[in-house]
Amino acid sequence: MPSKKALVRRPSPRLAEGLVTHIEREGIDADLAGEQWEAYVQALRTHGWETIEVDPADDCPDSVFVEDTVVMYRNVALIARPGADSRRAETAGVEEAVAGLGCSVNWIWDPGTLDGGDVLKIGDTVYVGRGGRTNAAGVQQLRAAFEPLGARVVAVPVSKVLHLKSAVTALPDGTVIGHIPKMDAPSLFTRFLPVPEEAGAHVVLLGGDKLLMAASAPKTADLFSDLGYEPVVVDISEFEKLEGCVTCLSVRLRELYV
Ligand SMILES: NC(=O)NCCC[C@H](N)C(=O)O
Repeated sequence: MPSKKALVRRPSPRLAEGLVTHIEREGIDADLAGEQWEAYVQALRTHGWETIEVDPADDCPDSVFVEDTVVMYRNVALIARPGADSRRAETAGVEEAVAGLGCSVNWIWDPGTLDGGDVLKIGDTVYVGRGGRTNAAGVQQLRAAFEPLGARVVAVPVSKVLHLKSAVTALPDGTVIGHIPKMDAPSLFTRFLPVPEEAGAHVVLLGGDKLLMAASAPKTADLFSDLGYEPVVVDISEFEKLEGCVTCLSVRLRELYV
């Protein structure tokens, strides 16, 4: 049976100091962020996911965005090397967590940089965003790590948003969804559905027809309902102020046979 385990990481008390790159900084309500994080974790659990808390990294303001620190392919955990210096210390705790779960561990090395938010897997196709956080050496190292395991790695230019998955994710049938104004190269994706809101481009596949989505994308939620999906909506406003989205708050370990 494929596993339904997901890594999550509690927000740091320094969350408000998290990085912002493409948007204006806004104040963060730390209590509300804590409540939103708990509700997000609860939504995963309600839909059958066993959540595993990585040890908190209180000194790392962006550590709640755990997706950026590791990329899973089959049972291999590729430890990222974040493109932002202030995020480098986040990976140690994640490495410990995935090793403890029995994953094979591999690493992105200097001079490579890669953020997990730049990696979108659809079956054995692994799209990787080459943008502000992931460099060419990071893309090469991702290829070297995963192509021998059967992946086909497709590099995608990203300049308008923080990460590839800030602009595109995919539905359960593999249809890529994206908000065209935020995409550099929509034609790279063979089966593509445009969505009307930026946050509508972000879904976490909970299983079956269920899609975890942000409350900030109501028109897209309606579009997906109309296509026979079941949106599960969470409010993540405090994380969106730091350019976070529903994908970046967890790492699903779908192919870990344990
Ligand atoms: N995968 C993601 O979308 N991660 C969001 C990271 C936001 C964080 N403030 C950062 O700039 O790194």
